[in-house]
Amino acid sequence: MAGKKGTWNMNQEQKEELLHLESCLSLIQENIRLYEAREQAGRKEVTALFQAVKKGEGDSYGQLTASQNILEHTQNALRKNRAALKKPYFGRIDYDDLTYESTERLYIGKNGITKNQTDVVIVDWRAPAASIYYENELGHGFYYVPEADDVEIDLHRKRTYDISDGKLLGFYDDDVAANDELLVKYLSQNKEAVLGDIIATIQKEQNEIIRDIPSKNIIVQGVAGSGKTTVALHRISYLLYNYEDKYKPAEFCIIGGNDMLLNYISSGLPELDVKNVRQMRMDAIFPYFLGNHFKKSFRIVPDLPEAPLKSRLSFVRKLDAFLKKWQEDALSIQDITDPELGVVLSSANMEEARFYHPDLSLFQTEKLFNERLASRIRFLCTERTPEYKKAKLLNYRKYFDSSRHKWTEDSIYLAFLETLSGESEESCSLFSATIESVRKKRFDVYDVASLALIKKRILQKKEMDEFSQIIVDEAQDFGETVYYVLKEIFPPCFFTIMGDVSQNIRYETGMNDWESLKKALFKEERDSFYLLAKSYRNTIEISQYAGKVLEKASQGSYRIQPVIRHGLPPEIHRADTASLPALLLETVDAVKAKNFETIAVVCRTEDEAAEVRSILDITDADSSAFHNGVMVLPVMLTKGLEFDCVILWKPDESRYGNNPREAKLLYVAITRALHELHLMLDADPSSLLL
Ligand SMILES: Nc1ncnc2c1ncn2[C@@H]1O[C@H](COP(=O)(O)OP(=O)(O)OP(=O)(O)O)[C@@H](O)[C@H]1O
Repeated sequence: MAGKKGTWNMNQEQKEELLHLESCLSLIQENIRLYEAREQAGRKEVTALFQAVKKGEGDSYGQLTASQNILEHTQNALRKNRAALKKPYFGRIDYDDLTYESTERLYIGKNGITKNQTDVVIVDWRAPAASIYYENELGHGFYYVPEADDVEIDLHRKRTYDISDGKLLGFYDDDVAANDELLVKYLSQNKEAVLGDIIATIQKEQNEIIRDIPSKNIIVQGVAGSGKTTVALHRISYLLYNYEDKYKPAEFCIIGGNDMLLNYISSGLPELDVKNVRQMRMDAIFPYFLGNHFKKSFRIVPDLPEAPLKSRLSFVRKLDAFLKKWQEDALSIQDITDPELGVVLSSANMEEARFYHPDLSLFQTEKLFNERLASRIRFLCTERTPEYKKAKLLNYRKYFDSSRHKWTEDSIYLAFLETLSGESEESCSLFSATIESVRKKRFDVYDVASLALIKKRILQKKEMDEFSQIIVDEAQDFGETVYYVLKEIFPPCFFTIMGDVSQNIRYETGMNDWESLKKALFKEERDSFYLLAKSYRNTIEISQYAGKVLEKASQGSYRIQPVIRHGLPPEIHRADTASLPALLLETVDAVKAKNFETIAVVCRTEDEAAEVRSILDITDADSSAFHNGVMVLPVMLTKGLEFDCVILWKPDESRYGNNPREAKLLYVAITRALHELHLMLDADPSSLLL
């Protein structure tokens, strides 16, 4: 029998495993030689064909495209084999396939490896059968195959390997994939080392989200460090691998709150074999939908004072009702009667068109009505002369034509805001800042979302169907309005929404619970809500420190369950105000000496961050790129990021008061730290920390 959890198997099996690893490595080396030779030949061929195309020879363009495709394929295979050389696989499953009546032993790796280009020797982690490794327990079970029937199996063994630099360090048989020992080993490494290895330790509850079907909406509430971003990236990789015929990478769009987060996320994608996925900030996706004419003349501003009201469902629903009424008034559905031809288009005909196309904008509906009108006129003029028919068609050509009003999104929005203001004296003053700002073409994210809805309902001429999957990270930082609008403006799209209400840094506008989103927007039977409670990022000591703050941030509604990994307790460095900069320099030097790859000094505001940058003589203030070394950031910009070591600058009562709003900010700051947390103080720490 193979060794129990955590024991190193010093027996025949070990020898067999060593031999197997050797044979895999030599196959990979052979593959690399083969693909290198092919790549060289392919490059020569492409260069020659390129010259031929320039000279305009024969069918060289078609040949060039075909050769470029083959070259790309070869380069891909070469990259995968090279990557597999250090760690060809991380898991193995032995099972009887009861559906196809066979016995299988599959080695699972980050990259699928084949022999003679056809025989699978190592199975890609995204392949359907690999889900057995992550999800099934020993014994009878099933695994899911996209768009096919489940396969019935009897699982005998699940084995996890610890392989580094092509050397087998150990293997463990366990019912649970990637037992805690291996997980903790990975988590104890520095940030960079961890990224590439996660597929070996993906947990069951994470795997369920990664492999859930694409034709549904998913909301994930996960505590800080529970792997939401990680799961989102793996899900994209999984869906593109398994639904290759259905989705192209450019149909995926990742939405985040700021460029730093998007930059951080996108840096992880190539590692997972994903290229060309789109990314946009939340406040950029609506202007993108609104189009170029809009982008030229507007400015996005931070949330205006009325943002809390505008972020709520009640506001966007009122806007939608207003727009429906606007449509109805503009269309005025009544029989259209011609003095000579009689009824040319009946109200019933128009009602029917509206019934079957409820999502068309006013302009699209008018186009449809005009087309129906024209075809009815052609029919009614069958017996008439061509000139008569032509004259009638011309007469009714633009019967429905609201474009003559020259409405714009902002003019309609102003009309709506003014209607709201008319509702009561109170609401007039409630929206005055927004009205003033909109007149100057300055919009916050909720205004641009509203404008996008207006375009969708009234002014849109062509559907926008370029996205099929939208993935929102740090989703709690935005209110329901943006989700309502996103769903309406990209109707064929499915959403994966990742967030943590305890980290809502925009307390008044963002999401402090998921109820309305779950109940009102993503309420289809197949939509799912997942919870991730385990945190993989922080040491126990840091998690417990964060836990105290969390209690105050969200009454402990979603508690953290840390993976057992110990580190140093958070350390307080205290000095008087004049001496604190010197103490900071000393602390930074001390943590740098520990060879941490990423260190962040986290400040309450951007102004303080600028101050600290000058203390540390750091000049890359406006760079939105996440990088190794020391970064100084205001807490708002640290959302979604993580660092080996975090140094908190002055987390005292004046900066983080004892209220849920500031508790959430402090919770975010603390939970950015993987291994060490330091606090620099010239006063007593915030009571949130006591
Ligand atoms: N199954 C896993 N095995 C190993 N490491 C993991 C696993 N899941 C997550 N991690 C690691 O835990 C850390 C946190 O993951 P991630 O940033 O995805 O969490 P998050 O939920 O998005 O966090 P936050 O909400 O705080 O931004 C990362 O270093 C990630 O690599």
